[in-house]
Parts: sequence; structure tokens; C-alpha cells
Amino acid sequence: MTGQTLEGRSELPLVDVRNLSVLFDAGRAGFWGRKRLTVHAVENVSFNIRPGETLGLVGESGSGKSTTGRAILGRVPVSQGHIYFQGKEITHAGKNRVRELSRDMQLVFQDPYASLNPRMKIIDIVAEPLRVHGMVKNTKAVAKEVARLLELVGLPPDAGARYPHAFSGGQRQRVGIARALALKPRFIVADEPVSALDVSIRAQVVNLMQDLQAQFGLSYLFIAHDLAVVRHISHRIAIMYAGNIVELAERHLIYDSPVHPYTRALLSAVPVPDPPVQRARQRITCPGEPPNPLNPPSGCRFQSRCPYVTGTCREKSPDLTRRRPGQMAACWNC
Ligand SMILES: Nc1ncnc2c1ncn2[C@@H]1O[C@H](COP(=O)(O)OP(=O)(O)OP(=O)(O)O)[C@@H](O)[C@H]1O
Repeated sequence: MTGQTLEGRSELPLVDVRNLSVLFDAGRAGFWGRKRLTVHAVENVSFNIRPGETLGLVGESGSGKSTTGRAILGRVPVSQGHIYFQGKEITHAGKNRVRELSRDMQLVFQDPYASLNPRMKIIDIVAEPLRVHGMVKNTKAVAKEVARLLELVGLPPDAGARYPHAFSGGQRQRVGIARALALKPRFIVADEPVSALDVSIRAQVVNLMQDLQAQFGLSYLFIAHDLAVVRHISHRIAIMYAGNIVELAERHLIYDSPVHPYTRALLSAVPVPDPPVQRARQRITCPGEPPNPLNPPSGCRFQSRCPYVTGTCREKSPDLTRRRPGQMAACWNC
């Protein structure tokens, strides 16, 4: 796998997310259920993704990565903020618009075992979006198009006649990618697409996604919970913690000179293939738990785990601040 550069490509964003917040109603609690519970899943998140770019979105479980991706795709309602696709606002797109947008924006799921209907043949799984959007006229056209898609993702032409159980995890993820490509999208939210796969298979799927990106100019929001997975595919990386983005930078800045202590902790957990380097490396830990999303603290959400916490952090929510060209970080102390 090789690293990615975007030199010479358009700087105009394909996806532009501005001050996005997503709150979920979590029912009621307290005496007579008087207290309304709200999950603060994503708060004040901003980033953009350029044509042909991969933005890696990394953070621990529950940090709001999937919710961010799903909000862009119109699958969860936006509480505040704005989302633009190709310069047009899509923040509160209705059902029909979301359906229309699904031609351009697709989702690849995390679990290739759960995301494919075991009772459907691969041909029907891959052809489903084509049929829903009325893009194929007859059975012959379906078979031809599905064979083309399967070939694109490196599956044999006869794969269409089989059921998901006949395939390995990596092959099923290829089927998921073929289905996502059926409508010729420009943007794919890949929600932990390799997390459920064996380490040996991960690189193959990542390579495939890079090849498809080079071939079709696709943009990806590539979600993962550790920095090892996104390293080779991402042009830029955003680090998410408890619903906020705490650092966003070009890939090399995240790996070579991370600013935020949480990024540094995530990075120190990535194994280095060179044993002496691995032994010499200091493991940075941030003991403690992320805040309760039902009751996040005022001020910085990382305050309870931050080694550099000051009084200001308890009062003021940090904004992403430009630290150096191409790098934004939400912490001014570190
Ligand atoms: N539909 C929902 N209703 C209520 N709470 C939700 C809903 N979807 C997500 N959440 C909550 O929002 C928060 C963010 O969840 P999200 O799935 O976006 O995180 P994540 O970073 O993708 O985690 P994971 O890696 O485990 O998928 C969590 O506290 C989660 O429980």
C-alpha cells in the first residue's frame, strides 16, 4: 500500500460539514419521568472532504463517528449545523431528496456478516440499488451489470449465483463494496469497513478501496477506531472524542507531530513493526473514561483525562484552532 497525496486536485469540497450537532432523545427519567434525557452524540463538528480525498475519522467507541457519517447521508436527523454536498445544502433533506442523494452517497457497513441478507443471492444483493432506482431494464442487463461490478471488486463472475454464506469475510466486504458502487456514487461513508476482518485481509480491502478511488475519483469518509487502520488510505485524519473533533490534520502531521494528548495516546497504541523501536517507545495513556453522553461536562470534554487540564478547560469549550498550516487542534495547552 502506498500513501496518498492530493496534489493538483480541486480544493473545492465535495462534502462540507459545518458546526454539526446531533442529539438523540433517550426517553425520560426521574420522578414521574419529568426529566427528558438527551444523548449528546455529536456536537459542533466541522470538516470538509474534497473530491478524490479520504478523510479518516478516528475515535473510540461511542465518540460519534457513525452518527457523523449517518448524518451526512441523511440517515439521522441533524439537530444543529449545516451539511453541504457539491455546494448545495442537504442538511434537512426529505425522504425523496435522500433517496435521490443515495445515488451519489453510499454507505459501506462495518460487519460484512450482518449486512448481507443471507437469503438473497449475491446477484440480487448487488442489483438491489439498481432496481430500486430503476436503472436496469431487464434480467439480462442486471446480470451484465452485476458481473461488471463483481469483477471490479475482484470477485469471480459466478459469485452472483451464490449466497453470502459461501464467502469469507473479506469477500463479503467486497460484495458490500460492489453494492455501494452500483449507483456510481461520488462519496462513500465507509463505517469501519475492515474492523471485523482478519488483520491479514484488511490490507487487501483497503488496497481495493484505494484502487477504486483512483479509478473513479471517489471520496471517502473512512471511519475507524484506531490509527493503524486509516494510515495508508487517508489524506487527512480527524480525531473524534466524546462527540467533538479534537484534531484534524494532514496524515503526516497526525503521525509525525500530533498536537492533542488524545491523538498522542491513540498513536502510542499503534504497534510498530520494528521490535527495538517498539520497546523504546513510550506508551502514552490517558486514564479514565469518556464523559457520559447524557450529561457531558461544560468546557472541554477531555478535561477528566487530560494531563494538562487547567481551570480554563472546565469553563470554556475549545474550538478547533489553527496550530500550524494544515493542522487544527482543539487544545491550546498542549
Ligand atoms: N439512535 C440512537 N439513539 C440514541 N443514542 C444513540 C443513537 N445512535 C447512537 N447513539 C449514541 O450516540 C453516541 C455516539 O454513537 P456512535 O455510534 O456515533 O459512536 P461511534 O464512535 O460510531 O461508536 P462505535 O465505534 O461503537 O460504532 C453513543 O453514546 C451512542 O450510544
